Amino acid sequence: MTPAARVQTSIELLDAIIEAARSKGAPADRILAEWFRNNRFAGSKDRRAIRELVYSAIRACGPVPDSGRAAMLRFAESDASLAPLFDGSNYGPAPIGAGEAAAEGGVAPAWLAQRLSQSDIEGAEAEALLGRAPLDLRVNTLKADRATLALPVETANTDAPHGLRLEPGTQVEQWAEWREGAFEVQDTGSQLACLAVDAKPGETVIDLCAGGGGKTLALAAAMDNLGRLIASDTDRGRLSRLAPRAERAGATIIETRLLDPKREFEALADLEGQADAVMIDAPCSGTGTWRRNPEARWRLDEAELARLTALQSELLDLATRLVKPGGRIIYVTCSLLDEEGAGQFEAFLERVNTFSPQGISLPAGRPRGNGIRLTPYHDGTDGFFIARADRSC
Ligand SMILES: C[S@@+](CC[C@H](N)C(=O)[O-])C[C@H]1O[C@@H](n2cnc3c(N)ncnc32)[C@H](O)[C@@H]1O
Repeated sequence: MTPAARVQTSIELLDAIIEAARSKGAPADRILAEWFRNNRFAGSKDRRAIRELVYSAIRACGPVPDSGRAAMLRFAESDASLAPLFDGSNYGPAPIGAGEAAAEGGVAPAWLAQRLSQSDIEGAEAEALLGRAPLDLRVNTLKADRATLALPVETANTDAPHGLRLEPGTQVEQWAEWREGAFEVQDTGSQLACLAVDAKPGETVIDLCAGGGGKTLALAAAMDNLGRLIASDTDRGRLSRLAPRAERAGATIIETRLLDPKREFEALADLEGQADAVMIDAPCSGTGTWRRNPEARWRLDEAELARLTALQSELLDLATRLVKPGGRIIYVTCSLLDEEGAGQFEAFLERVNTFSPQGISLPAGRPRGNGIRLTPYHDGTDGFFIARADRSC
């Protein structure tokens, strides 16, 4: 493909991504993957260039742009090599019209940028939300050891005790070590959230919102495959991805429970008052993961945020029924909005008098309310709020 054709293709893909964001359709990654699958003439260099153009244009626009072309024009304002490619050539974009408007820039739609700012995420902290994420691995201590694991490329240790950092885009899933389960791909922030659970061999631990089990696997390793580890979620598709991952990782203590939304307790009733620890990796707006999903900024609205905060509050209340006296709740959200993090946790502590906040000691992060906040700018991780409360009686 010519460079101009790549730009035009990216514009068309951006149109599809914008439409999907408006209608809560497929995420950008899936739209790109499908296009690449159906257009085999695009070689690996084309694919890489198109991906780069699309994501750069998404990052360049704060609010949802009117069109893919307007988004690309916004990106062109910061990359001088782009404007000459609007040359009207075959398969290329039409020339830029006099006074043609580019989309609006910024970190997020105005209402959301304001909420972030109220949570002290502004300036460099806000801009770093749209940076490029590194590729972090967690060495699986059920099968390997960070000090001795030899990988095909250079790695650096991260703040997490079993963490390694690689160049983004490294194709780790082609390595024998990955197939053998010696490591998992996992952001350092996620690894530190699991560390905060302090899961020990022999305990009963519930990973209430386990999804595909990224954190469950880390908990199984921390427990050295001893004890009970219950992974629950309302999403059958996500939860079903856990079994093959557990098999590869050699994690043998995981039981999965599919929950019914609004009737979550029913599938967990036998665990009432039994758990040493309940981790709530809560469904959230994901403002801390925009480095990976920058178009998520365009999908969120105030109604969805209100739905999420209500659900987080219900999940915290559900967890209180599962924890035994002396046990603990670890509340985790990959959002940096206080209403989902420090504020949500404070409201919980106010309405539940049998739990009290406990300090968490982590090798990164800063205190925020009754918990710890990790940010891309300060910690080089995805953004997280992590807090712990222990049941007194
Ligand atoms: C942040 S994600 C979890 C990611 C996962 N822990 C991991 O490390 O890969 C939040 C999860 O909450 C789940 N969820 C949403 N509503 C829920 C509910 N009512 N009860 C339990 N889980 C729920 C979602 O399906 C999603 O998988």
